[in-house]
Amino acid sequence: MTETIKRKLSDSSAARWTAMLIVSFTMMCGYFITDVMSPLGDMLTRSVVDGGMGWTPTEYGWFSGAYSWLNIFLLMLLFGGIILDKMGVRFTGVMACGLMVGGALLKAYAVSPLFPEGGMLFGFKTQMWMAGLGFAIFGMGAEICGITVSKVIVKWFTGHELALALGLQVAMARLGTAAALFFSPRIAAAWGGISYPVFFGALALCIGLLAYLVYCVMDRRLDKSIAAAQGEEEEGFKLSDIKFVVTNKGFWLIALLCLMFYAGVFPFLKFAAQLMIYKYGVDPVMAGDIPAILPFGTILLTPLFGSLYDRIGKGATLMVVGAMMLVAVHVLFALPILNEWWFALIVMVLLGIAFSLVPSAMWPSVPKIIPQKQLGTAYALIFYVQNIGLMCVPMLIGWVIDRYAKFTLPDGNVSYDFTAPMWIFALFGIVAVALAFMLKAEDRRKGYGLEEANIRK
Ligand SMILES: C[C@H](N)C(=O)N[C@@H](CCCCN)C(=O)O
Repeated sequence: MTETIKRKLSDSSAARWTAMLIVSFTMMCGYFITDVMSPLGDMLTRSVVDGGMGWTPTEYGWFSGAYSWLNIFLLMLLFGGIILDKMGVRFTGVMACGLMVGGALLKAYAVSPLFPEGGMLFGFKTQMWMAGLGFAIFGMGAEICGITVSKVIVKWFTGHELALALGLQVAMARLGTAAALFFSPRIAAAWGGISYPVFFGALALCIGLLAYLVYCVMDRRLDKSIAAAQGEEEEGFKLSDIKFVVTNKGFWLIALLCLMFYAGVFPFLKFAAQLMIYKYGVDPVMAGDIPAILPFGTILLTPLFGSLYDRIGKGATLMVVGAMMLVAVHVLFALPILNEWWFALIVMVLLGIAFSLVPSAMWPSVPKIIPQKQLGTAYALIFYVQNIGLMCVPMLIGWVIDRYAKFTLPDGNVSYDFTAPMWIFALFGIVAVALAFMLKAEDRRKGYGLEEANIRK
């Protein structure tokens, strides 16, 4: 009797790359909104008479950290992970996109002339609270969408070019960040208001939502082909999955490395434009251009390192090298040397390499430590730990700037010295290096295979 070998839809390379492109496009629109305000920090914190919005650096820090408020305090990332493992990628992805669109619109409204200015609440402007609430709702959607998209890619690419696909997804996300850093100040200057780039991003996100709906059709087909090929459905989420994940030492090392490494990158991006203006003398309208180099560099390098990991392995080593480069970069930014724009550009390129090395190795390493069934929960828990840094670090840096970095020039203008904030960022990098070494040692002990290639020969 001849047995027919049924192929899954994910065995078709055209189908899996199409799926990857669609979900990555949705995520890219989300990343645009995440950093749409980063190059506008100076505009927000300038006094109203100077054409700014009069926020203090502390308020700007609180607003930047608001992305993680709901994820942390309402445990929304954990619930998101459970919903993902229980309800699947179609329901969770659409829900997450809806939250992102709603949050982005609220944030745009808060910084638009429609919002009544002048109110104060708990010592901060009501405008900051409202914009923060919008960003928090958006952040909840963005993080849930992030774990969903990761699960989608693992679902389609396991046994194929997993690290390359995850790397390309991150590369497309970086394109969203780069577009925000480059275009946001230009849109704001051309159209005469901070809210315009945010409204523009919200519109792009609506298109991202439509794209995800198209993906849902593909996902349904993939599930049918998996059921036909394997004859059984994947088991749903159980509470014991959380226990399984959190009792794994390798998981904690990755989660803490993620916390420390990303604490030195994403919160830094929120202040990078101001660093360019006040340390390197860059014109405010072009202040986002040098930080935009960072995501642009990663667009090429993340898939490149991902494909390297797929073919020759060395994942743990890539993370060690990336974390070491992060320390070097922040030390170079902190030192009182070469306050020239071209030097800032070179250091930013180095940061781009570091920011490609660690993510390209870190995310594909998670499925080597945690089985696919618990992957949604694992990614959610890692994102949860990471969000603690994404919330607290901008608040800390904003406060440090207000307290220790702000000074008045002889002409009466306010200026900032970024030395202290940059040393704080370097400290996060040092802890990340220690964690990366510990992960490498744990891999040797437990045999996770982090140094091995992903593609099965
Ligand atoms: C901010 C978000 N929680 C995050 O960590 N994003 C990562 C990409 C995660 C992709 C996982 N497959 C990033 O480097 O942007």
